[in-house]
Amino acid sequence: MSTASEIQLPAVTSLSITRPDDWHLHLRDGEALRTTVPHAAAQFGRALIMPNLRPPVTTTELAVAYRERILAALPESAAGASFQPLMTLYLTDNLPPEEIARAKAAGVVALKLYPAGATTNSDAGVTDIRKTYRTLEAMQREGVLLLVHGEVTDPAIDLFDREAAFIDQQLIPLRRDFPELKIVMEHITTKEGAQYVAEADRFVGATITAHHLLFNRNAIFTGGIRPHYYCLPVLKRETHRLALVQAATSGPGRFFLGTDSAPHAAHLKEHATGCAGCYTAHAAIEMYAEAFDNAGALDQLEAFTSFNGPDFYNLPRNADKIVLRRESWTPPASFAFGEAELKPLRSGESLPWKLVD
Ligand SMILES: NC(=O)N[C@@H](CC(=O)O)C(=O)O
Ligand SMILES: [Zn+2]
Ligand SMILES: [Zn+2]
Repeated sequence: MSTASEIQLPAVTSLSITRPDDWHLHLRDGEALRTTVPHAAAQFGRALIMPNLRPPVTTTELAVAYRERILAALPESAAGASFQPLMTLYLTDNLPPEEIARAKAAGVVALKLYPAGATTNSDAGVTDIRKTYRTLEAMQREGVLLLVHGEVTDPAIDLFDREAAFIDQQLIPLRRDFPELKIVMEHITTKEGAQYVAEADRFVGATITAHHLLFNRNAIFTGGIRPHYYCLPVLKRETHRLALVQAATSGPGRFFLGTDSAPHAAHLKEHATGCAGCYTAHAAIEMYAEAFDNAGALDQLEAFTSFNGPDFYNLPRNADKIVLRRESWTPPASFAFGEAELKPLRSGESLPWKLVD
């Protein structure tokens, strides 16, 4: 007689889930949109578009114009017709509080806090959070979310400790001053981040990327330095990856999908001072499925990819579905990126899950 644990269940070969959304996406601008927008629209119902352009998207007018350029780059497919970019503004030391009501009326759902110098195109970011307090007050009042790149910029703090230090030094005091401001800790990478969000109240959520669920920091150094695995916050050690997998697969709650797909021209990543950012939009949902499958948690995929995000943002869940099949395929070596080349994560590698058109 066999016990339940000895019975070999047949592996799931196909999955139908509510169409997911991407709550943290970099599309860039200009010619790049011809590649990045169709990739996102093929997978997601909505995507929250990051504002770190050069110059950054700091006004409602700039956000509305950017949304128009994104919509103009949509393919003429069914997915293209229904894809919805949700816009964000880039918080600066002097973004006026009066801008918040205007932004909300135009459909802007959140502001992004980049500590100045923390990451790609963050020079115009916030130098001292206290300088933004009147604007944060307006956001709390209007129900506009604050998204944070949660790393301190103090060069004396070890790169691998900057997320935990941000929680202690910035986030805890900020939450005390604005207890009803909804905050998303973007792209959490540590067990401290996961634990903080799990223990917080309903005003705090977090996005987790596919690459932080699949890889630890060894990936950056396997067989030589691998610039396409370099992003910020940087990949951490295995104990942290396991904590993120645990958080993502925990079912209904406040952890949700945010790819942080962040394209850069290949020659600027394969460089002495290579840019931070991994491009995953070409195979995002497939990589999340792989991570959940590896954890034996495919049954929790839909909550993370398609329910927790809209629930946190107070938006309706998508009405249509997507189908994923267990079928190996290989992403191309590169995509066009204006005049340059874009090398996606896992290019030339075999992936076990495929989105069915
Ligand atoms: N994640 C990254 O490594 N890079 C992002 C910026 C960001 O999200 O911090 C980018 O815009 O390239
Ligand atoms: Zn960031
Ligand atoms: Zn990002």
